[in-house]
Amino acid sequence: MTPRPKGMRVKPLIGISCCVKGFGLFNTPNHAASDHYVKVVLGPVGGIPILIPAAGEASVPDILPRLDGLLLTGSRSNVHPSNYDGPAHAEGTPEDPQRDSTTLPLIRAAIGQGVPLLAICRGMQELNVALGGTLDQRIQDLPGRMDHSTPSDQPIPLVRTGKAHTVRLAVEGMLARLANCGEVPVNSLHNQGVQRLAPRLEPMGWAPDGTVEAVRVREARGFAWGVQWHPEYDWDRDGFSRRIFESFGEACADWARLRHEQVAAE
Ligand SMILES: N[C@@H](CCC(=O)NCCCC(=O)O)C(=O)O
Repeated sequence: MTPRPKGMRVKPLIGISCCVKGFGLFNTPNHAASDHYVKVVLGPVGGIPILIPAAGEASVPDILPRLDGLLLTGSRSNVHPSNYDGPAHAEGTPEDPQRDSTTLPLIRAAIGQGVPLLAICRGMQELNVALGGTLDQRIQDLPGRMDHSTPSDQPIPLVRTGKAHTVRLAVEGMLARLANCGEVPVNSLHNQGVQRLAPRLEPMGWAPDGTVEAVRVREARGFAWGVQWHPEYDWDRDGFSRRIFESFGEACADWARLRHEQVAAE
């Protein structure tokens, strides 16, 4: 492979985690990720999107070395409590064990190898569980806590882009630097949230009720952040959302360059 000239940006290949969802007349299981994630990779991340099927742990060693970044998506489904020794979910709570069996080992491997990752909503919950944390299953039922769930009285586009509460950002943290202030308004579409934070995670932001809203992996070899809200819904009009994806994209492009240089040297 010919080495690229120094300073040239290599377009990173970004893996997007899929859910397993039933489609069509026969509810056939399909591997799916929302178009918002594809668009955000093509847009502010500046990468090439590629969907990662929920094909289980055995697929991880084949897939990860080919990626320059990992985008862990949000989903209506929830991490199965057996992954964090939690109580069974309330009846009717959506689950996706095939996704869990892919994303949890994928996250651990990505962090181990230094592949940049950005984890959104369910993705951030997976990041916490993958590293040994636990989840609250219905924050809205806990005393003194807010309702973080999707408002049912508003049209969908509005709940996705509307701001539901503020997040206080860690002083002089990386998110505060991106926001250029200490507090940002965010959307909110989740029931679950961090209960016990994984030992390697450092909080970077909190909702007014103390819910951890943003994290980074301590001493990570590369970019490894999670946010509990959804910047993918408003990056085209919200500078802070866009800068989160641009920062992730820069880290992925650096990783891609490194990978290409290594291959060229072999
Ligand atoms: N199911 C989990 C995670 C929440 C999440 O990722 N929501 C994405 C919703 C996407 C949308 O409806 O637009 C929880 O409830 O905490």
